[in-house]
Amino acid sequence: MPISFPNLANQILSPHALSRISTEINFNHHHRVAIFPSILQINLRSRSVNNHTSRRNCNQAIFAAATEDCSDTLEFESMELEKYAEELEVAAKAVHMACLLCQRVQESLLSKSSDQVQSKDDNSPVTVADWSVQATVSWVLSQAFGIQNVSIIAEEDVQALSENDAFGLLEVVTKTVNESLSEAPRFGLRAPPSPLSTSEVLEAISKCNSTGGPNGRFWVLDPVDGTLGFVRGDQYAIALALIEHGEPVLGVLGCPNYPMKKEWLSYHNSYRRIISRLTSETSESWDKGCVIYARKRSGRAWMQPLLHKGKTFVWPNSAREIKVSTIDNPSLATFCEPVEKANSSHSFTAGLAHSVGLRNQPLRVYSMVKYAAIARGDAEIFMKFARAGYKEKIWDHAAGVVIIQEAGGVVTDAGGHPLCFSKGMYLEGLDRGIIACSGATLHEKIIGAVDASWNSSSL
Ligand SMILES: Nc1ncnc2c1ncn2[C@@H]1O[C@H](COP(=O)(O)OS(=O)(=O)O)[C@@H](OP(=O)(O)O)[C@H]1O
Ligand SMILES: [Mg+2]
Ligand SMILES: [Mg+2]
Ligand SMILES: [Mg+2]
Repeated sequence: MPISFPNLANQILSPHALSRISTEINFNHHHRVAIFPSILQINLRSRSVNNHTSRRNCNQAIFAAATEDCSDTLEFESMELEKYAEELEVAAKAVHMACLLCQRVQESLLSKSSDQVQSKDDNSPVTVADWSVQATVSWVLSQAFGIQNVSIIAEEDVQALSENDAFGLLEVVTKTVNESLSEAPRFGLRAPPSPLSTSEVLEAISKCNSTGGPNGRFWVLDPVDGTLGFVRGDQYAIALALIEHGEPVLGVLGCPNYPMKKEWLSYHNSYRRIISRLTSETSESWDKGCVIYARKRSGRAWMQPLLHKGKTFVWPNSAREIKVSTIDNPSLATFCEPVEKANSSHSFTAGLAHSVGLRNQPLRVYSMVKYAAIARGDAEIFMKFARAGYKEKIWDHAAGVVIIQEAGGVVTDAGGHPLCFSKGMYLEGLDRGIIACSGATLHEKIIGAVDASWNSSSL
């Protein structure tokens, strides 16, 4: 005979608590009862408890058990809230330090023609900033969590830096790393007791030699994403994510040149001109730079403006929540894509845009700043269709994916499947390209349009 239990029904019970309560409870007088989670009723299975006193005892016992369960649940939920809290704080601080480092290097790079830009085997650029950020973030993570507990997969290696004729470059990197680490106390982090030597810097860079995979926990770092944008004085990002059991659980994106006025995002390749025009013609200040971060399953994403000179960082005081755009009408939506045609087919996305009814000009921006733009609500769609044979790397996407999802957006491959971060350094099995949207309506339309136009494309 089921007895309704209004007291419990008034409790805020999570599915977790309900499923735990629904497991049978044994009472010391051996009467077995069960609470059915969907209807919150107590089913007294033994006829012998039908007398009033026993039933009352039984109810009290169940109530006590359920109350205990509720407080367990609250504890569980607050544990979930606490989960990765320390990792997120250290990661956001490390990325923030890296942003300031990159701003200094970019300034010096642009002010004098220097040899700080090198070419890698695939002809892509790498700079003092790429190596210095990798060393700095690696050192900060190892310092915070213990070198033996930290596993990192990152883009750069030490090969070019270790060659005999690269000693001058290594010295510049070491100086840049030490300058950045000396700022650690501003962020409430520990600085090294004495400046790192060149070999300690090489060690910190080459410590990032994890191969990723489905097991355990590892960090994923792109020290400078959009290096081309960086050397051109344009947009770039520092991207750090933590992956556990193959799933990104937190993401941090440093965007040192992200303009607080979103209209200025589209002035790609002409920041220097804007800055000089602003400073000479208007009183408007060039307000830029932020760190964006999110923790998986928190349903929230946050943005902090970059720290001003001389200020101390207070976590997480200055952060404000960000959300994706609410626009779901394609004719009002803006899509972003890579600047370089070589990195994504502009003609294919132009065809897609036309067939879906997108009217705005594409926003071509270097780096994962495209993910940041969707998460902040400054654009609605990001598409990337690399040439056949190119394999996307996990560090180019992990942080951005967590951030967009927690800000309310959707990210999948062009087949509508989630990106797979558990197969090593590449996004294995990626179907054609990457589609990130502010919401499901736009996402479904784009996915449908890809299918319709894929076979007639030359990709
Ligand atoms: N051929 C090819 N196709 C596709 N993608 C490539 C290709 N080559 C490189 N990469 C990766 O693209 C990263 C930069 O992507 P972006 O979206 O910023 O492209 S763009 O610079 O705006 O054109 C860039 O990241 P960084 O090296 O960190 O800058 C690369 O990992
Ligand atoms: Mg990259
Ligand atoms: Mg990079
Ligand atoms: Mg690179």
